[in-house]
Amino acid sequence: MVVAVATQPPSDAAKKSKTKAKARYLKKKKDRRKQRKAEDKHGGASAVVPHTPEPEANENTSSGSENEAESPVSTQAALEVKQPPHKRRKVDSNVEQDSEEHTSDSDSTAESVVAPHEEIPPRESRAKSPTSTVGLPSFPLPVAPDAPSKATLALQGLDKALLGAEVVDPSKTLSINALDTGRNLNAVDLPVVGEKMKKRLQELGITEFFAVQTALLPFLLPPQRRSRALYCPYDPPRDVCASAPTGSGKTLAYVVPIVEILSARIATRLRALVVLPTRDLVLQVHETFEAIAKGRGLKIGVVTGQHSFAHEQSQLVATQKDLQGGSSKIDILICTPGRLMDHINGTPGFTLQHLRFLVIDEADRLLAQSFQGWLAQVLNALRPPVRSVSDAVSSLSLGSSTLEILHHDALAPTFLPHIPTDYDDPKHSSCQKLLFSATLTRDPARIAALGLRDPKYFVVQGVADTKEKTSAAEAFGMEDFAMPAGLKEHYITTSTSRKPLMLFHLVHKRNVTNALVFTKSAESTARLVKLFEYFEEAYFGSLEIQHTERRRIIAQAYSSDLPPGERKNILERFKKQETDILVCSDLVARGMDIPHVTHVVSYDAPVDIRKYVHRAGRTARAGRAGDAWTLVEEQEAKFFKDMLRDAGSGRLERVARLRVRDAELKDMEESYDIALQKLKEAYSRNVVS
Ligand SMILES: Nc1ncnc2c1ncn2[C@@H]1O[C@H](COP(=O)(O)OP(=O)(O)OP(=O)(O)O)[C@@H](O)[C@H]1O
Repeated sequence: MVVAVATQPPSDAAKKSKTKAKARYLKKKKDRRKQRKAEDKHGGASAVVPHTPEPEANENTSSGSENEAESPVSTQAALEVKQPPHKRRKVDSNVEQDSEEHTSDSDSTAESVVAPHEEIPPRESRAKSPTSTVGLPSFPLPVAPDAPSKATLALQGLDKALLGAEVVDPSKTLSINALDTGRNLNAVDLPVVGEKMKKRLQELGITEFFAVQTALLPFLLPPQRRSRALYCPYDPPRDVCASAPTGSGKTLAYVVPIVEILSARIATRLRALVVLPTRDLVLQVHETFEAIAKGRGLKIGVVTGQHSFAHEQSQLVATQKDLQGGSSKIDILICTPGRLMDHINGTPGFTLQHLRFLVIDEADRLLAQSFQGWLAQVLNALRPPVRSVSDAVSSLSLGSSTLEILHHDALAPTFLPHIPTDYDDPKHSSCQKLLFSATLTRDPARIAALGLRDPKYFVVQGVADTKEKTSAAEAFGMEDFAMPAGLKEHYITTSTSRKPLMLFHLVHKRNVTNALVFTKSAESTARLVKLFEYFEEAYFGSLEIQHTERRRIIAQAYSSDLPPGERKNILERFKKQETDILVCSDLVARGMDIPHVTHVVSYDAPVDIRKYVHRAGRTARAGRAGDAWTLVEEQEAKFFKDMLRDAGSGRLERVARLRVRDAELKDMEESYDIALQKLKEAYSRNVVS
């Protein structure tokens, strides 16, 4: 654009003014020459040089070659007056500075000597065309703004409700009798948990509520009786998302309210559905429900695919007819998503229309995997089939099959045919969705897929857990996952070939027993257990060890490769502490609650931070202490450290590196070599599957 202005042919007026200026200039030049000649004639080199007026000197800047031919004095004069920045500033700013406008006359004269055909000078020294918009300020140079902080970026696009999350201090506990303190209760209001529930909790050894429970129970169990109703089509409850560390008591935070509210029911309908990612977790949560609901008359069922489909159907529904209102034999169903789909699609009389609670535990895991599009199907089953108004009216007047819909008394209010009235208040499903995880997703798209109703977020995270200058809510937005307070984290860097030896070192020299050892696959669990057995055999056969007090360690494999019955037995043995170590795949990385586990070893380093958090969280549960160890192969070390660093909260600094000296491994090396040799032979004979 600047170039275009400089090369524009001057207007007629400009041309005239240029010609006049040039004539003046040439005349003066001629005069000077004459004067010099006259001086030379009189031998007067020392004669006084007349003062060159500024505009003329300026003109000289554009005809340098002529100046060079002139006397040194005039060259000096030209140099003195060149001052392009100073002159340019005058021209550039003459719009802003009125007083300087008057100087533009001579300036424009100076500019006029720049012929259009001349070479374009550099931008700074370039003269402007008289027609150019000399008064316009120059464009500001682009300046890169400061990069937003990681916290600010993390909050971009997040659900508004998430930004307004209620942050709960993880160290907060309340006596089960103190939960109502601070509430303004009327005479008709209900306490958070009734006397029956308190009694039951005390029988189970629970005397105080953990942080997540102190926040969720008052929210899910409001004092007003109508807010605890089984159906609330005109005033449906808000949905809840809770993020709290592993082992912080999330299960009781939903089991207690569900049992409290459903205990008021008269007829059995399916009113609570709990979805979990694995069969083992379904059985564990079932045990908790049975324990808490004891004596309340609620019927609790599970479907996991462990039994035949027909058997499960007979447990679920009373009549296998396609009844509009369903025919449930249970009040609460705990299930895996796959089997739930089978029953939604294949069990007549099975319906979700009466649901008061839909719990999605380990929500980030369940939402990350489609499981036959289970979520869309469940959400669909909560809504009544779309029927036009005319259909509803005609169903009133017509007999036969359509009337059957109206006569069936088990329809949930939202599913009853809509009869238009003058005052039409839309009815909503009474189902309250409750989402739980230690690593709850912040992905807005995943959350949106749930169609949450005015969701309330609870985040159990201490400010101490978070990075400097970052609030707990921001940390939550940054997927800065909180860890249990009693957890100590360590890692060991090792070569691949010595990794099993490091594990044996931890077991025998650092008392890492009552441990869960995680490998990357079901197949590697079996191989590691076999190697462990061969090592124990060789090590305890050696002379040195026979005189010590050390005992042989028993390890067992636990993975999805095993049949369900065998898995159950292995878990029982471990829970009874008949085995010392359970070598497992990530099947039990989430949710499994085995109180006596004091150590977790990631034999194969976890590939993402969520996996790390859930594996480590199998220990240090319910306020206890525990140690998490990670064996990191040398080539994985950078990735592992980067993963921890990116996780925030100074996670990397909290994971201590343990250096094991060669001397500490010496007495095990021979047995290790023997074990490796035996394993090789066993594989070549196909002994290990
Ligand atoms: N108020 C309480 N008092 C004593 N023990 C409790 C209390 N609440 C929960 N527990 C115990 O704490 C342990 C961990 O609870 P839970 O399994 O619910 O944790 P979680 O938060 O679901 O963990 P994860 O994220 O790993 O699934 C369980 O053994 C449970 O019985």
